[in-house]
Amino acid sequence: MSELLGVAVLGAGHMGADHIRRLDRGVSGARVAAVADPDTRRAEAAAAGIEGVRVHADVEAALDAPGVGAVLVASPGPAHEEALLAAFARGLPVLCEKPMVPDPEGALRVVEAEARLGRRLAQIGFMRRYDAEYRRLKALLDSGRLGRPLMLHCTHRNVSSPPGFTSAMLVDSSVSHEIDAARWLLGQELTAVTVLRPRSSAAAPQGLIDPQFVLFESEQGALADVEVFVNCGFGYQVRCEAVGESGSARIGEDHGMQVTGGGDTCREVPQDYLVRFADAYDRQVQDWVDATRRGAVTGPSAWDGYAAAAVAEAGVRSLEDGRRATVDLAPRPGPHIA
Ligand SMILES: NC(=O)C1=CN([C@@H]2O[C@H](COP(=O)(O)OP(=O)(O)OC[C@H]3O[C@@H](n4cnc5c(N)ncnc54)[C@H](O)[C@@H]3O)[C@@H](O)[C@H]2O)C=CC1
Ligand SMILES: O=C1[C@@H](O)[C@H](O)[C@@H](O)[C@H](O)[C@H]1O
Repeated sequence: MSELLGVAVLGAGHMGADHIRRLDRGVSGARVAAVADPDTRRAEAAAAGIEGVRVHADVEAALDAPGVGAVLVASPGPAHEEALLAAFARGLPVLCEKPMVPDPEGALRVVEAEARLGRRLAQIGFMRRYDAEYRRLKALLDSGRLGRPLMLHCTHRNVSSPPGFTSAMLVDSSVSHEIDAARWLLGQELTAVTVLRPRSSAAAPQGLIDPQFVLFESEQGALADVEVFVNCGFGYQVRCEAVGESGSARIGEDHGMQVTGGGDTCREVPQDYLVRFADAYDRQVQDWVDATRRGAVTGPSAWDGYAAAAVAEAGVRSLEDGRRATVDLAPRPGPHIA
């Protein structure tokens, strides 16, 4: 396998630029063949110095650029459905950032389009599945050492939210990671959601309901709670404690260097996801490149993307009135390819 996988990257913002750098210098076996962003200056800045890359304002032009064999979608969530369907139409494997498609109807259209092809093409960017600590927790739960899982206690804090971030996005963008992690760790679907609103922080932009407290119920009766606080101001903190019938395990405490001096010991706190999950993004993209080059598709599937959207939609309903909302999950299209 000597030929590099030519990747078209759609969206050259925070994540897109980071993935472009990763594909160019962080992983092996791939090269950036094209970049599309309506803001072509952003695309050009992200692609600067990379040999042979073409920059486009238009997604279709990037997908049709010479040498493109796969697609990495890093545009905003509402643009993902069109991008995924355009990639499917060309038979191109895709790594699509979360949320796969924020609304469940659109997400289901993607699942159905892939099912019609009869083979997987999409991997969804739920990178926590590639994080070393999450993987250890998953292995521990699967080993049965903690007994049957009863509860997950999760924390998800960002220093500040980007412009335009809405109250619904705390659930369907930020908490989409916990939705996927809970489904994956428990090996169960989530069936109901309740979202409570503590008083909003004075640091939250006007009108943003931040923090929120989210409670998920699973099909076998486990509960997962999530504190999501996207303008906490003090650091990027992602924690998860699993409590089983015979033990508990906690991850997410020890990130950042411990510094001792002047009679004090303190620990640095990462300020964003690009630092906290750097290794997970690298592993996710390397796995995707490796699988694509051998003609396989692995990792979180379009069904996982759809299920996360369906759970988040129930959460957004509950956010309106604080009442428990049940998850409407469509039957999985068969044959099961996802
Ligand atoms: N896995 C993770 O931890 C993270 C994932 N994300 C996800 O990555 C995606 C992008 O987020 P950010 O980079 O933070 O946003 P951003 O706003 O920094 O960048 C988005 C870029 O996409 C461009 N764009 C808009 N419409 C487009 C279209 N139709 N086709 C191509 N490009 C288009 C914009 O001009 C902008 O340059 C989102 O889905 C977001 O949820 C974001 C942060 C972390
Ligand atoms: O995916 C991400 C962002 O889109 C989201 O806005 C943040 O809250 C998350 O921490 C980050 O991982």
